[in-house]
Amino acid sequence: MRKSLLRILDLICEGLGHEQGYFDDELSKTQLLSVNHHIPCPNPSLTLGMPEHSDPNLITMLHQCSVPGLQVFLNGQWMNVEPLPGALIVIPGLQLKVITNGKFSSPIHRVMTDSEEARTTIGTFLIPSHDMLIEPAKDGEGNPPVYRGYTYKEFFSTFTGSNCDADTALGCFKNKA
Ligand SMILES: O=C(O)CCC(=O)C(=O)O
Ligand SMILES: [Fe+2]
Repeated sequence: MRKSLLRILDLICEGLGHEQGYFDDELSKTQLLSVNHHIPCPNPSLTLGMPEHSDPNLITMLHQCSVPGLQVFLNGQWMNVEPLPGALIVIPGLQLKVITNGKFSSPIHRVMTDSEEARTTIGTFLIPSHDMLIEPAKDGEGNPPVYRGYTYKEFFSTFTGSNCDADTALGCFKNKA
Protein backbone atom coordinates (compact mmCIF):
# COMPACT_ATOMS: atom_id res chain seq x y z
CA MET A 1 0.00 0.00 0.00
CA ARG A 2 2.89 2.38 0.82
CA LYS A 3 4.42 1.67 -2.59
CA SER A 4 1.13 2.39 -4.38
CA LEU A 5 0.66 5.63 -2.46
CA LEU A 6 4.21 6.77 -3.24
CA ARG A 7 3.56 5.99 -6.91
CA ILE A 8 0.38 8.09 -6.80
CA LEU A 9 2.32 10.88 -5.08
CA ASP A 10 4.93 10.72 -7.86
CA LEU A 11 2.17 11.05 -10.46
CA ILE A 12 0.91 14.10 -8.56
CA CYS A 13 4.48 15.50 -8.67
CA GLU A 14 4.58 14.91 -12.41
CA GLY A 15 1.28 16.72 -12.86
CA LEU A 16 2.32 19.67 -10.73
CA GLY A 17 5.90 19.96 -11.94
CA HIS A 18 7.64 18.89 -8.70
CA GLU A 19 10.64 16.57 -8.77
CA GLN A 20 10.01 12.81 -8.53
CA GLY A 21 10.42 11.42 -5.03
CA TYR A 22 9.46 14.76 -3.43
CA PHE A 23 7.26 12.93 -0.89
CA ASP A 24 9.42 9.84 -0.42
CA ASP A 25 11.26 10.47 2.84
CA GLU A 26 10.33 12.69 5.79
CA LEU A 27 6.99 13.82 4.30
CA SER A 28 5.70 10.24 4.37
CA LYS A 29 7.93 8.84 7.13
CA THR A 30 5.28 7.15 9.23
CA GLN A 31 2.81 4.61 7.96
CA LEU A 32 -0.17 3.96 10.19
CA LEU A 33 -2.48 1.04 9.63
CA SER A 34 -5.89 1.39 11.21
CA VAL A 35 -8.72 -1.12 11.26
CA ASN A 36 -12.19 0.31 11.92
CA HIS A 37 -15.01 -1.93 13.00
CA HIS A 38 -18.44 -0.33 13.08
CA ILE A 39 -21.11 -2.40 14.73
CA PRO A 40 -24.67 -2.20 13.32
CA CYS A 41 -27.09 0.33 14.77
CA PRO A 42 -30.83 -0.48 14.52
CA ASN A 43 -31.53 3.22 13.91
CA PRO A 44 -28.61 4.68 11.89
CA SER A 45 -30.01 8.20 12.24
CA LEU A 46 -29.08 8.09 15.94
CA THR A 47 -25.33 7.75 15.55
CA LEU A 48 -22.48 8.03 13.06
CA GLY A 49 -19.80 5.40 12.62
CA MET A 50 -17.24 8.19 12.34
CA PRO A 51 -17.96 11.93 12.53
CA GLU A 52 -17.20 14.27 9.63
CA HIS A 53 -13.52 15.11 9.22
CA SER A 54 -10.69 15.64 6.76
CA ASP A 55 -7.69 13.38 7.22
CA PRO A 56 -4.90 15.45 8.86
CA ASN A 57 -2.05 13.38 7.36
CA LEU A 58 -0.50 13.47 3.86
CA ILE A 59 -2.53 10.84 2.01
CA THR A 60 -4.73 7.88 2.89
CA MET A 61 -5.62 4.62 1.18
CA LEU A 62 -8.79 2.92 2.34
CA HIS A 63 -10.26 -0.49 1.74
CA GLN A 64 -13.96 -0.39 2.50
CA CYS A 65 -15.67 -3.72 2.84
CA SER A 66 -18.85 -4.56 0.93
CA VAL A 67 -21.09 -2.77 3.47
CA PRO A 68 -21.75 0.87 2.43
CA GLY A 69 -21.31 3.72 4.88
CA LEU A 70 -18.64 6.12 3.64
CA GLN A 71 -19.95 9.51 2.53
CA VAL A 72 -18.12 12.50 1.10
CA PHE A 73 -19.33 16.12 1.28
CA LEU A 74 -19.50 17.36 -2.29
CA ASN A 75 -21.24 20.45 -3.71
CA GLY A 76 -23.08 21.09 -0.47
CA GLN A 77 -24.41 17.58 0.06
CA TRP A 78 -23.39 14.19 1.41
CA MET A 79 -22.76 11.65 -1.36
CA ASN A 80 -22.44 7.90 -0.81
CA VAL A 81 -19.14 6.31 -1.84
CA GLU A 82 -20.49 2.97 -3.02
CA PRO A 83 -18.20 0.00 -2.31
CA LEU A 84 -16.73 -1.60 -5.43
CA PRO A 85 -15.23 -5.08 -5.14
CA GLY A 86 -11.43 -4.87 -5.07
CA ALA A 87 -11.37 -1.06 -5.19
CA LEU A 88 -9.14 1.04 -2.97
CA ILE A 89 -10.06 4.63 -2.13
CA VAL A 90 -7.38 7.33 -2.09
CA ILE A 91 -8.06 10.34 0.13
CA PRO A 92 -5.76 13.39 -0.10
CA GLY A 93 -4.99 14.62 3.42
CA LEU A 94 -4.63 18.18 4.71
CA GLN A 95 -0.82 18.14 4.31
CA LEU A 96 -1.24 17.45 0.58
CA LYS A 97 -3.54 20.46 0.39
CA VAL A 98 -0.91 22.67 2.04
CA ILE A 99 2.08 21.33 0.08
CA THR A 100 0.23 21.78 -3.24
CA ASN A 101 -0.72 25.30 -2.09
CA GLY A 102 -4.41 24.47 -2.28
CA LYS A 103 -4.34 22.81 -5.73
CA PHE A 104 -5.50 19.60 -4.05
CA SER A 105 -8.33 19.66 -1.58
CA SER A 106 -8.82 17.26 1.28
CA PRO A 107 -12.41 16.02 1.16
CA ILE A 108 -14.64 16.08 4.22
CA HIS A 109 -15.98 12.59 4.81
CA ARG A 110 -17.88 10.62 7.45
CA VAL A 111 -19.16 7.10 8.07
CA MET A 112 -22.83 6.19 8.49
CA THR A 113 -23.82 3.11 10.46
CA ASP A 114 -25.75 0.24 8.89
CA SER A 115 -28.94 -1.03 10.51
CA GLU A 116 -28.07 -4.69 10.03
CA GLU A 117 -24.48 -5.37 9.11
CA ALA A 118 -21.17 -4.59 10.78
CA ARG A 119 -18.60 -2.76 8.66
CA THR A 120 -14.86 -3.34 8.87
CA THR A 121 -12.46 -1.11 6.91
CA ILE A 122 -8.69 -0.88 6.69
CA GLY A 123 -6.93 2.45 6.26
CA THR A 124 -3.27 3.16 5.55
CA PHE A 125 -2.14 6.66 6.42
CA LEU A 126 1.15 8.21 5.29
CA ILE A 127 2.18 10.78 7.88
CA PRO A 128 5.10 13.27 7.88
CA SER A 129 7.72 12.94 10.62
CA HIS A 130 6.86 15.16 13.57
CA ASP A 131 9.67 17.68 13.14
CA MET A 132 9.41 17.94 9.37
CA LEU A 133 8.85 21.43 8.03
CA ILE A 134 5.67 21.46 5.96
CA GLU A 135 5.20 24.30 3.50
CA PRO A 136 3.82 24.87 0.00
CA ALA A 137 6.24 23.49 -2.61
CA LYS A 138 7.58 26.07 -5.04
CA ASP A 139 5.46 25.62 -8.15
CA GLY A 140 7.49 27.54 -10.71
CA GLU A 141 4.43 29.69 -11.46
CA GLY A 142 5.33 32.29 -8.85
CA ASN A 143 2.10 31.82 -6.91
CA PRO A 144 2.44 33.27 -3.39
CA PRO A 145 2.33 30.59 -0.67
CA VAL A 146 -1.14 30.44 0.87
CA TYR A 147 0.26 28.81 4.03
CA ARG A 148 3.29 29.52 6.19
CA GLY A 149 5.75 26.79 7.12
CA TYR A 150 5.14 24.72 10.26
CA THR A 151 6.09 21.38 11.73
CA TYR A 152 3.65 18.49 11.53
CA LYS A 153 3.78 18.32 15.34
CA GLU A 154 2.60 21.96 15.49
CA PHE A 155 -0.18 21.27 12.97
CA PHE A 156 -1.42 18.16 14.72
CA SER A 157 -1.71 19.82 18.11
CA THR A 158 -3.57 22.76 16.52
CA PHE A 159 -5.87 20.32 14.68
CA THR A 160 -6.76 18.32 17.77
CA GLY A 161 -7.03 21.56 19.79
CA SER A 162 -9.62 22.87 17.32
CA ASN A 163 -11.84 19.82 17.70
CA CYS A 164 -10.40 18.33 14.50
CA ASP A 165 -11.98 21.09 12.42
CA ALA A 166 -9.88 21.38 9.25
CA ASP A 167 -10.80 24.97 8.35
CA THR A 168 -10.07 26.27 11.84
CA ALA A 169 -6.74 24.44 11.99
CA LEU A 170 -5.64 25.49 8.48
CA GLY A 171 -6.72 29.06 9.23
CA CYS A 172 -4.00 29.24 11.91
CA PHE A 173 -1.32 28.61 9.25
CA LYS A 174 -2.60 30.85 6.46
CA ASN A 175 -0.51 33.77 5.29
CA LYS A 176 -2.28 37.11 5.20
CA ALA A 177 -3.64 37.71 1.67
O1 LIG B 1 -14.08 3.55 7.63
C1 LIG B 1 -14.19 4.31 6.68
O2 LIG B 1 -14.87 4.09 5.68
C2 LIG B 1 -13.49 5.66 6.72
C3 LIG B 1 -12.45 5.76 7.79
C4 LIG B 1 -11.83 7.12 7.85
O3 LIG B 1 -12.29 8.07 7.28
C5 LIG B 1 -10.61 7.31 8.66
O4 LIG B 1 -10.18 6.36 9.35
O5 LIG B 1 -10.06 8.43 8.63
FE1 LIG C 1 -10.88 9.72 7.23
